[in-house]
Amino acid sequence: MKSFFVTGTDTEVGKTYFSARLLEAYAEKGLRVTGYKPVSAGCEMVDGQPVNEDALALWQASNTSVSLQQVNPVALMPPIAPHIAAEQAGVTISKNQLVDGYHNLMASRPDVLIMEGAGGWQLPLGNNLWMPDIVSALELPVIMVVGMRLGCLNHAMLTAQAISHSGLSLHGWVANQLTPTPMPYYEQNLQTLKESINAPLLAELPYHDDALSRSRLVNILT
Ligand SMILES: Nc1ncnc2c1ncn2[C@@H]1O[C@H](COP(=O)(O)OP(=O)(O)OP(=O)(O)O)[C@@H](O)[C@H]1O
Ligand SMILES: C[C@H](N)[C@H](N)CCCCCC(=O)O
Ligand SMILES: [Mg+2]
Repeated sequence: MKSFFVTGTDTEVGKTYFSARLLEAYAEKGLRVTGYKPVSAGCEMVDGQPVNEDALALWQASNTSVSLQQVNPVALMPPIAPHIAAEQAGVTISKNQLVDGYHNLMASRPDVLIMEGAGGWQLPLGNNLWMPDIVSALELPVIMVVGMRLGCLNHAMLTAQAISHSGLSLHGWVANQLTPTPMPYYEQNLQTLKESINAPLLAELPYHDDALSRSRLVNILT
């Protein structure tokens, strides 16, 4: 049984894209997999239920018998910083609730559980609670998705440092291409990251090349 927390260098860098591809890859290998998006912001009402795109993608990539609500216990409507959305909705997010949400999913006996954060690493959840507090409570190893665009060097190094300062382990990182054409000097940027981040590069995710991504991803957690 393996669980990982997936963080990223920012919002919109491919955490969900990577997490869903990873779950699919392990499901194809015959493993029981589930995603967990403890807190989402940005939902549509479907049949009276708030539905978040990330949660839906992770739920669809899961193959254990879990509900969308179990995959995403805190679903906030506006696509804004979650602690602000929570305050607007009169919702208090607690550590116990999110830790319990994790154990709730573990009851479905997944071989692999992928928990996705929201935004970047240092995400406030309100009342002096932060997403890293949940990751620490669960003692999860972390995978960092680096969105390969200008500015990612600083973001990646700060994120890796913050993970390490939290006493958590950076299992590895993924270079994700966000555009059809790689960023200028992609290889040089990748090299700089390899030399600066004290954890292995697990995969290079091309832009929209799902089949290739899957075959490359299959062994990254072994
Ligand atoms: N390798 C890729 N190829 C094609 N499209 C991608 C790739 N990575 C990400 N995208 C697209 O970029 C957008 C942002 O990706 P994604 O939603 O995975 O980001 P995120 O880090 O999970 O953001 P959030 O902080 O909102 O959770 C999405 O539309 C996604 O489909
Ligand atoms: C709405 C968005 N897509 C994410 N779900 C939430 C991103 C929160 C970012 C908070 C911040 O660091 O400023
Ligand atoms: Mg996401």
